[in-house]
Amino acid sequence: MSDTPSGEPGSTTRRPRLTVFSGPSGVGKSSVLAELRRLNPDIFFSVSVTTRSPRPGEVDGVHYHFVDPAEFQRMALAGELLEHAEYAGNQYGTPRGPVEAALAAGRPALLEIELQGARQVRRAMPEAQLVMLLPPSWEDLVHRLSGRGTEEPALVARRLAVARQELDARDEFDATVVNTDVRTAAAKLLTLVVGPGLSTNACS
Ligand SMILES: Nc1nc2c(ncn2[C@@H]2O[C@H](COP(=O)(O)OP(=O)(O)O)[C@@H](O)[C@H]2O)c(=O)[nH]1
Ligand SMILES: Nc1ncnc2c1ncn2[C@@H]1O[C@H](COP(=O)(O)OP(=O)(O)O)[C@@H](O)[C@H]1O
Repeated sequence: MSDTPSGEPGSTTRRPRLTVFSGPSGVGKSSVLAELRRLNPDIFFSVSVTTRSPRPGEVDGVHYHFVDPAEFQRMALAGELLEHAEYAGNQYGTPRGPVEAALAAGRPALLEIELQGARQVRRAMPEAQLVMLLPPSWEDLVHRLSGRGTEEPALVARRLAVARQELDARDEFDATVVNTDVRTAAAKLLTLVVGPGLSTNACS
């Protein structure tokens, strides 16, 4: 049996790869993805819908599609979301159509989503690869999240509580990348997104 990333025995054509990129709030996902975008503009980056309020500098349709809870619920019920989850009091979801169109057009696609969503994608699309971004240490994570200054202290605490659960689930992921340095982490992620098939925890 040939070793095919698509998981289809005997298949010779490589299907474009869907990568789920997760990690605790403040670990540096946005920073690493900005660098990845610079390294490879061909990758399709999904833009999620969320009921969270925009942060200063966030642009509707670029960082997120910002919607109200009624519109979010409509999209979920209509089957327009590939996955969706609640995180720290807000709803987040991946619009299905653009991801399917990118994969059909042969582009590797990347979803930056949290753990519950990652699990939903794994169930719906077992061929997807799951990558988790890790902090060098717990102290680094606390420092980065607090230092970003985008959340009130109570919300930082809430995100750190969720972060513990997310880090505890790292073994569910196909690979982990430690974000000590943004450029190094982005280069490792690039090989996972566009490179050959991987084995378990290849980039720890
Ligand atoms: N399930 C799911 N999670 C998402 C989606 N979009 C973003 N997230 C996750 O929601 C969490 C909160 O995102 P955000 O409010 O932007 O905060 P940040 O990650 O701290 O910058 C992060 O873990 C994101 O990865 C989505 O479409 N679906
Ligand atoms: N490798 C790194 N070293 C030091 N600080 C970092 C690193 N990566 C990201 N940061 C900083 O940590 C904070 C959180 O990063 P961000 O990309 O917003 O995380 P996330 O998207 O995972 O919530 C930001 O202030 C960012 O500048």
